[in-house]
Amino acid sequence: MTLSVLNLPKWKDDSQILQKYLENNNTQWIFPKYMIIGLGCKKCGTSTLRVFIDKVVHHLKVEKRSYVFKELHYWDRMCPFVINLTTEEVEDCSMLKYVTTQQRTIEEDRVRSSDQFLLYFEKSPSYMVFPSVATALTRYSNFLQQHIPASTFQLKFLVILRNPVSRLWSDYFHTFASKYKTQGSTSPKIIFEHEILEHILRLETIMERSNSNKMFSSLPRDDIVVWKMKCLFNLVSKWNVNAKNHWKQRLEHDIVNSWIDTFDTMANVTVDFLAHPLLIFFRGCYFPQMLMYLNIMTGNTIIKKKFKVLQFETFVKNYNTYFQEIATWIGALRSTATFDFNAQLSPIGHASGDVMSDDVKLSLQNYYKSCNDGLYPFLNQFKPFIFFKNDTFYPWY
Ligand SMILES: Nc1ncnc2c1ncn2[C@@H]1O[C@H](COP(=O)(O)OS(=O)(=O)O)[C@@H](OP(=O)(O)O)[C@H]1O
Repeated sequence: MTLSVLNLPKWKDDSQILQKYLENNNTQWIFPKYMIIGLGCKKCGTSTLRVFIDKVVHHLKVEKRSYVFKELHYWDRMCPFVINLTTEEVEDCSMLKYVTTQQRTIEEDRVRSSDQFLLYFEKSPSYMVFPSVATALTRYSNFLQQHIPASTFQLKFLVILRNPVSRLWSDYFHTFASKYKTQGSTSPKIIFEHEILEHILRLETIMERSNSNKMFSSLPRDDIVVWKMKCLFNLVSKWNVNAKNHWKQRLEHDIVNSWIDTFDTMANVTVDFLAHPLLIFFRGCYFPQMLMYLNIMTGNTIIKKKFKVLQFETFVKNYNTYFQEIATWIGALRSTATFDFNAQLSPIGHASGDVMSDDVKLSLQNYYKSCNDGLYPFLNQFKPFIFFKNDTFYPWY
């Protein structure tokens, strides 16, 4: 997919500055050999994944040359966030500043220092949803791959995806439980379920209302977002893995544009849109997000295995099977030693405790089917490159 036809967020082009830096790299080279960025998703086990990687580097005794960061939120929060992502430039962010921020964090820690680090790992679970982050990171990935030999530096991405129904429940619990508890005697579970069913009903009826004599522009802003979601769901339902290539590409382009447009509109709903229920729902629509990243990235990046996807449920069931492959992929030395990660990363149950009722679960499953139906065949197309071991992405329901 060519970038120019996509309605992508503007990004200030600093490739010349970066190129200059790369040409004068002898004096102050600040890039590690491998930089891994965990893109998300939120409430998909990203913290466990971080701990896992930390343990891998310790186990392989490369911890002095590796740094596993806490969430830096460089690309989603530290970069000045402009409201209209598609018309204004995000001016003050760059890959150089990102690496400098990482370096400063290490210096503040004052524990470790190394001439050239082997590995940096950072995850911030919202990177995945932001079109501006996707544009920036994929653009840098394409650029750096062209300009730095793989033996000097490699930028790679890691995504973990969880059943979107459990993800949503977890997000609701973490975002609202304490807030709702203070609001009255009704239990958060009942409020959550009520809100979830209301949202689904709103989505089902929104077309009717927008087709009536009420003007689209006079709809409340929240309704415009819901209407746009509905349009996105309709586009996704037309995607078919076996369709002719030119038709599929056109549709993928429309889906990505529709995601960006919906996200933009949502970002305008409220300043605190990251904690808005609409975004909590929308985050579980992984297919458009994966399309966005994988279609902007060059095919070469994918073939060179720089973008990996884990399925949460398979990963947490048996960490040990992933040890060797992940250790090699992140750039830690190959080792024949085995290690019992299961003993260290014990299974964790739902923090929410409350179990969702069956009717809410069913409604949510249908909801997420509408936006994720293409996910499994889409990801499985890249099976030899984007999964670890012999994984296949399997449907959650
Ligand atoms: N091993 C294992 N087994 C079962 N569940 C697990 C495991 N590791 C993480 N988790 C669950 O993942 C949820 C937290 O995800 P994140 O770490 O990505 O959260 S965050 O986005 O960083 O806030 C959170 O989900 P909920 O408990 O449902 O809220 C964790 O319990």
